[in-house]
Amino acid sequence: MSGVAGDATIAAIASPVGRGAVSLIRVSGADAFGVVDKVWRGAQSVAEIPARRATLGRIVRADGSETLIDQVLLTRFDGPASFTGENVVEIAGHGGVLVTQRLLEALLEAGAKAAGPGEFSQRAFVNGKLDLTQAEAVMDLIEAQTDLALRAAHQQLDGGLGSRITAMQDDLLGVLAHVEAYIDFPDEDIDPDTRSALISRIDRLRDTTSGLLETHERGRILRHGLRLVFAGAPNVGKSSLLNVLLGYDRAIVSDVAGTTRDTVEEVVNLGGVPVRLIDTAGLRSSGDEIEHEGIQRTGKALASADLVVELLDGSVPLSEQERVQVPESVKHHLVALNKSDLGVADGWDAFGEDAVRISCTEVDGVEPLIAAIKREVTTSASALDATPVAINARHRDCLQLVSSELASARALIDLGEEPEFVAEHLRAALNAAGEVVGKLDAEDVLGKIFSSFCIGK
Ligand SMILES: Nc1nc2c(c(=O)[nH]1)N(C=O)[C@@H](CNc1ccc(C(=O)N[C@@H](CCC(=O)O)C(=O)O)cc1)CN2
Ligand SMILES: Nc1nc2c(ncn2[C@@H]2O[C@H](COP(=O)(O)OP(=O)(O)OP(=O)(O)O)[C@@H](O)[C@H]2O)c(=O)[nH]1
Ligand SMILES: [Mg+2]
Repeated sequence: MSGVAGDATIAAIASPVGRGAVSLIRVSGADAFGVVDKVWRGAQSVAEIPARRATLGRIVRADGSETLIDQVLLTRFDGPASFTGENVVEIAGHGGVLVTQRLLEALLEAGAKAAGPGEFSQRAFVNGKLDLTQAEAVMDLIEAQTDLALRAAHQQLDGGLGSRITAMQDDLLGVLAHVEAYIDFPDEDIDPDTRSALISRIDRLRDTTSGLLETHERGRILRHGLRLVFAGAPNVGKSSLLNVLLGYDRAIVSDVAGTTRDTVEEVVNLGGVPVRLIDTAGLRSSGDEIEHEGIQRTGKALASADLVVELLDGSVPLSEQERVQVPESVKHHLVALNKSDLGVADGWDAFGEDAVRISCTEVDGVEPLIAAIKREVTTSASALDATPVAINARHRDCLQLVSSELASARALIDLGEEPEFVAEHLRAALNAAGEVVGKLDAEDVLGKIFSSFCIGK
């Protein structure tokens, strides 16, 4: 995929195949109108139709046979005023799997090239219609599983992150220009006033950077879900609890201890926060090879958990139960005592209000447990209103580099080092900030990002 403006005209099915009443095919490229004209039969040619007006006509094969494929609505967008910035034609067909496939084939026969994954968005990016954070937001939007995640994606698509980075680049450029001015006059040292002014400008930039970095945790949770792990001894009811929270029988439940082997994951929406519920194999020492592997996986799930719900069987005395070793990295830990329908055995009073009593079979006490989970969850993912930004892992990597380069630049100014050395770090910081929005020439980086998109995007 080269993705350079003015390249071949590309075509792809933009709607899910076979599931809609209407399917959408997009064609983009300098010769999009000419290519589509070969298969379009209407009162006017594509170039004569008023731009952006859906027009009824027919699509036929391009092999000269005039074989009818579908009656369609066609819309023309004149570059640069289009999604990709190129000439674009959209064809809305009847939505069947075969019809849609034949429409695309006719366009390929007419000279279009099948678009690769993300190629439309990549062209929009190359033509300056979207910066990289906005292109990524398109994907976040498609994959969003809750309204809160959707809102974060829309904010990023609206340039919420891009505009902050651009402002940061402007500031950085100002500081760099200032420092570079000294390079041209080697006899002049940076005077103390200028030095302290530069330092405070750099410090402000570092504050902005760390403010953005702090939004990564929220971004990770909104994109991938907060990781909630159910852990406990075999048979305490972890899989039962998963099923109760999901509202359907996702995991196998049985009175055989050691039923769950592999971890089972499903995402639910808790107060707008996507929560990935992870059911695990019950913890005990086991000679069974497969169960042992399952328990290893439980360990891994615990290590990457945001919240652990430790499940215990409240109908069995506390002294007879193994507690879960919750790793220190886990920020939130709740205890739930299951099987309350069987009564409460000795020793559990010690937990008092710290443990929620539930019954999975009677579906009792589940609401208070959900409320307790929600309280933990919102502290992890809230504050989207205060800073409407939620950066992803790629942004975080770039910004960490910005941060460390700024720290180096500041340290060198403090030491009274030559401006050349200071400028070098500022330039590195500027490049790293540029990478966030896609001001980079490394084609491979772009290819990697856009190829994770779906075809037709
Ligand atoms: N039919 C259709 N629906 C769609 C899309 C599409 O490509 N086609 N989109 C694809 O993701 C999204 C909408 N995104 C779009 C963004 C910009 C332009 C566009 O034509 N921009 C021009 C003109 C702007 C204007 O009229 O205000 C431009 O930016 O110059 C079109 C779609 C969602 N719905
Ligand atoms: N009486 C009673 N039985 C329950 C309750 N919750 C689960 N059980 C029963 O306890 C047994 C074990 O339940 P599971 O959900 O499979 O337990 P688990 O913790 O997933 O067990 P492993 O996968 O083996 O680690 C099943 O027979 C369930 O029906 C409850 O609230 N009350
Ligand atoms: Mg289980």
